[in-house]
Parts: sequence; structure tokens; C-alpha cells
Amino acid sequence: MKLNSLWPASGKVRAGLIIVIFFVLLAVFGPMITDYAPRATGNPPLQPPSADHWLGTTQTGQDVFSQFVHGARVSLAVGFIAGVLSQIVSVLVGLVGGYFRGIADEMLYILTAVFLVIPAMPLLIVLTGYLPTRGMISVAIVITITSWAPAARVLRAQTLSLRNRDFVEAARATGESRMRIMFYEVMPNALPVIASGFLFSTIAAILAEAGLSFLGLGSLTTVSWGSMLYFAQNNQALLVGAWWWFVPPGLAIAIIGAGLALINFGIDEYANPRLRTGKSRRKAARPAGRGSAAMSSTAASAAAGAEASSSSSGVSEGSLGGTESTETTDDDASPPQIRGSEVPGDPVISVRDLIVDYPTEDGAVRAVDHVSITLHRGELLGLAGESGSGKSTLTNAITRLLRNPAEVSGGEITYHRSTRTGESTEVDLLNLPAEELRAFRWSELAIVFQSAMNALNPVLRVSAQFDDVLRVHRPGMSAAGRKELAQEMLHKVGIDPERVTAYPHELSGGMKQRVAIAIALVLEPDVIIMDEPTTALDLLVQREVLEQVMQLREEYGFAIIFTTHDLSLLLEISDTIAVMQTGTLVEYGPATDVYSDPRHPYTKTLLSSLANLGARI
Ligand SMILES: Nc1ncnc2c1ncn2[C@@H]1O[C@H](COP(=O)(O)OP(=O)(O)OP(=O)(O)O)[C@@H](O)[C@H]1O
Repeated sequence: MKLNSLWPASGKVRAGLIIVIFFVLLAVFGPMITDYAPRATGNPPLQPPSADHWLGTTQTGQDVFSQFVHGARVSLAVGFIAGVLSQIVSVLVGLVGGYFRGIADEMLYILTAVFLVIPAMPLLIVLTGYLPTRGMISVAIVITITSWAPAARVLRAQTLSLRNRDFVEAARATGESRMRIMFYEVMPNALPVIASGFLFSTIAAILAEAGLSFLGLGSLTTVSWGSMLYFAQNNQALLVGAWWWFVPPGLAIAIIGAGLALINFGIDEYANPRLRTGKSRRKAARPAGRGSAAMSSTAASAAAGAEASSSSSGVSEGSLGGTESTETTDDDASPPQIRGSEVPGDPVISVRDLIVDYPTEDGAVRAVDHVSITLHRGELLGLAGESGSGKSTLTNAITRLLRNPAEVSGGEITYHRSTRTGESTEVDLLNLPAEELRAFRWSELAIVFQSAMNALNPVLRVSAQFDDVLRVHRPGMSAAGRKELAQEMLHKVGIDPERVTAYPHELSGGMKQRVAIAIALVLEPDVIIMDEPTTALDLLVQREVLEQVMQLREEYGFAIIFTTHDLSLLLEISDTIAVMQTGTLVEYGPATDVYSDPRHPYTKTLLSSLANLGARI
């Protein structure tokens, strides 16, 4: 059963595997079944295939079958070693350059470009000429030097696109080290590229070894398919009609190349869990737990998510966008309407006079302009404002996840840490050293990103995504303990704990968002930043998820900064509302006051446009 599920569904891949396995078995066991040593002479020369000599003999009476099977060992080994070495170099160069950027990337990119423009075969010939020995390993190393660059370039491009994906951002936020992010988060997503690079490097290496030997540059004392072709050519096997001498190695090189190319078709199927068939698909289709009613096939849920996202953002952005064009000039002149906070409880985060700029060629863009807010323990602070008003920049400053070239030009952000004795110590978040920041994020402040579809790593099971957080913050916890905690958290957010082994694509949009919330909650933080956590969900699922968040807030008592364009939603769920416009806080106060007595013209326009739309306020 297990073997069955491993066996690929695609006929092409099966054919490729059969070919490669056949040659590997031949290389391993072939030399054991032949009676002749590959270089032993003394048999009748130039004999065609017979019962004694299955593939005939050479001009000096050597057994061609024996040479063929011994040659298979050398050719396959050179191909495999060069394939592995070349991928190691490509992965290091491509991943490191693409992930770290900067000077390291520039240097590595120049190096890659140089190796890309030098023709491989002439370089191979020149380098081989300088080899002190021409053994298998030396030839494999030379082939590696000439073949790593194309795969490194592709990997760099892939890494550049992956490094900005939400799940990598989420991994950074959870405090994972750079090495772990590179090799555990980014690299598995680049596996199809790496595996395919390995297969093609192996083919290229087998061909290169044959080419070098054929030109007399390989090790002529070692029997390989290439050296067989070299001696056949030198002894004019074609002219004397000794086809059995050159056809087997020539054909074998072509067939093994085709076999490896065929396997390449199946790489995506194995590297990308979405494309896997069989057991995991059936599991995905099994109804389970709360929220399963909303579960549909991957494609359908992705389409629904996209639709929901476009329609919801369409309405709210449209309404906000409309107000922006008519009211901006007047609003700019209106003073901010900041009311005293009536939220009970101690402050947990205070932002004072925060200024964040993005330096650009045309001068700095002030994305957050002298903003001051206070979040209290257990409070839900709704942050609203049109697109580009600075909401994400403000929350990213609080989480210290500002992206280049953002600069904090002024102000302070304080986290009020409650000690065991019930007292509070102040932590200057903007100056928190990297190590302390890693410990602070997730255990004291967690984040639920805008779209869980992107915030969850698509190639890791749900359990592994919990592990990412727990390994960093609870290093002493056993694997069984981590799994148990993950299951408990899934249960808390209304998901069947059995789904801990599911991949993200096997969950509906709502379930993925619940998983993201469960991961945010796993260390019981004081604060959770939710950046439009329900935008991509349809209204029904959005409501279910929000109700769950509210219940959990009751249970755990964490405070939330909830960012959205949807002011009507904020009015319903928030204790306090902050409205931003072009980087400034234009209205701030208890949600009921903001609703019943909006003072800033911009908020008034927003509320009246909501009323015109018949929103539920
Ligand atoms: N990398 C950048 N370089 C220059 N300006 C930037 C950069 N990132 C953001 N900005 C500017 O900063 C301002 C605030 O952007 P921000 O993303 O914080 O807004 P937002 O309210 O979160 O928008 P949205 O709701 O669409 O996510 C905008 O004017 C934006 O153009």
C-alpha cells in the first residue's frame, strides 16, 4: 500500500524511473555476473555478440559486456557526483545571493554571469588539461565548475520572489533564524528547481564525461562509456562493422539521458503537495470539524477567496476612495479629533509621536506622521483608513517589520511588559536588540497576516508550521508535546485536531485563517496584530472567524490591533477606533463616540457613505 502511494501516477515518470533503476542495477550487479575482467585480452578479437560474449569483443579481444557494465559504474558515478556537487554550489550561490541581497548578491551574481557566458565545453577541455589526475572525482569536480551557473541563476530568481512572500515574513516574525528561513522555509519551495537542476546536471555530466573521454581527455585507464567510444573510434570499429562495440555505450548514454529527463516530469508532483494524488487528496476531501462545510477543492476555494477579496475590497476601497477624492483638501485643513481613552485596564503598547518616512528619489514620503495611540490590555483597537494612509506602516513599526527603505524618523513605541509580581516594566521596542526582539515577537506580540493563504508555507504540514514557532520559543519541548499543543490549539479555533497533518491547500480559506490565528495564539501573547485578517473570506466565514477571535479574546485576554478598510466592521467589534488619513491620525476615540459623534470631516464622510451603502452600522 505504502509502495503503491509512492509509485508515480504519470506514465512518463514511471518509464523514466524504470530506465534509471535498470541502469543503476546494471552498474551495481553487472560486474558480478560477468566472467571477464573489463581490460583482460586473450579472447578472439572482434567477435559479434554470442553466448560467451553477450556484446561481442573488441579488436584486442576484450569482452564488451564487461566493459559496458564496468563503464556504467564510472559514467553514472561521475554523473551523480557532478550532479550533487553542482546543485550544492547552485543552492549556496542562488539562495544566499537571492535571500541576503546587497553586496553578497552582487558579487555572486557577477560570478554566475561570468560562468554563464564562458562556453562550457572549451572551459571543460582547458580545465581537464590542467588536472594532475584524471580520476572519477577530479573529472566530476571539473564538470561541476562548468555546470553550476544556470541552476544558480534560476534559484536566485526563485529566492528573490519567495523572500517577499507572506510565509517568509511570518517566519521572520516568529523569530526563526536566517539560516532556518533560507533552508527550511525558502528552499523546500524551490525544490522542484533544485531537483530538476540535479537531473539536468547529471545528464550534462554523463555527456561531458563521455565527450572528454571520446576526445582522449578523460582517464583512459578507467573503463567508462566514453572511453569505450574513444577506443572504438580509434580502432575504426565503424569501418570494420563492429557495431556491438560502439552502439551499446552510445545508446546507453542516450537512453539514460532520456530516462532522467522523463523523471523530471514527476518532480513537480512530488515537490508540490497540491499536485499529489491518492491518499492525501482523499484525506482532504473528508469532511472534518467546524468550518468543513466551507471547504471545497483547492481551485474552488482559491477562486472563491479571490472573488471574496476583490468584491469586499472593491466595496470598501471604492467607498473610501470616493470620499478621498472629494474631501481630501478640506480634511487636510481639519485638526485631528483625538478623544481621551475610556478603555479600562493598563496600557500594553504606547506609541508616541511616531514618524516613519520612506526616502525616495523625489524626497521622503511621510507614511506615518506624529501618530500617538495607546493600546490597553484586552482592548480591541480598530485601525481604519483608505489605502495608502499608513496603517501597515504603523503596525509594521510596532512589530519592527518595516521593510526597506522605511526609516523611523521620530517618536517612540513602548511595550509595557507585565512581570510575575504584577508590576509592569517598560520595553523600548524601537531599540530592542535583535535577540530580544526575536524572543519578544510571538511570545508577547503575535501577528495574523492579511491572507493566511500566503502566510502559511504551502509545502509544510500544519504541524510543521506550529513547530516553527515552538522550536524557536520552546526549544525544550518534545516533538510529541509540540504535536499535542498544536492539536489543542486547533481544537480551540474550531478545527478538528486530526487536521494537524494537513497541508494548507487541503484546508478552506476560513480554516487556514483559523490555523493562522491558532499559531498566533500558541504562546499566549499579550498583543495580536491582525492585518485585514478576514478580507479574503466571504462574509459568512468572516463572521464565524471573527466570533471565534472574540471568544478567544475573552478566554486569553489579549489585546488586538485590527486593521481593515471596513469601518462598519470595526464599529461592530472595536472598543476604540483610530482613523488614519495620509499618515496622520485624524480621529481617535471610543468606537461608540466615533460612531455617534464623528468630529473629523473625513470620518463623517466615511460614516455617511457607509449609511448610503446600507451598511450594518
Ligand atoms: N517602499 C516604499 N517606498 C516608498 N513609499 C512607500 C513604500 N511603502 C509604502 N509607501 C508609502 O507609504 C504610504 C503608506 O503606505 P501603507 O502601506 O502603510 O498604507 P496602508 O494604509 O497600509 O495601505 P493598504 O491599506 O493599501 O495596505 C503610502 O503613501 C505608500 O505609497
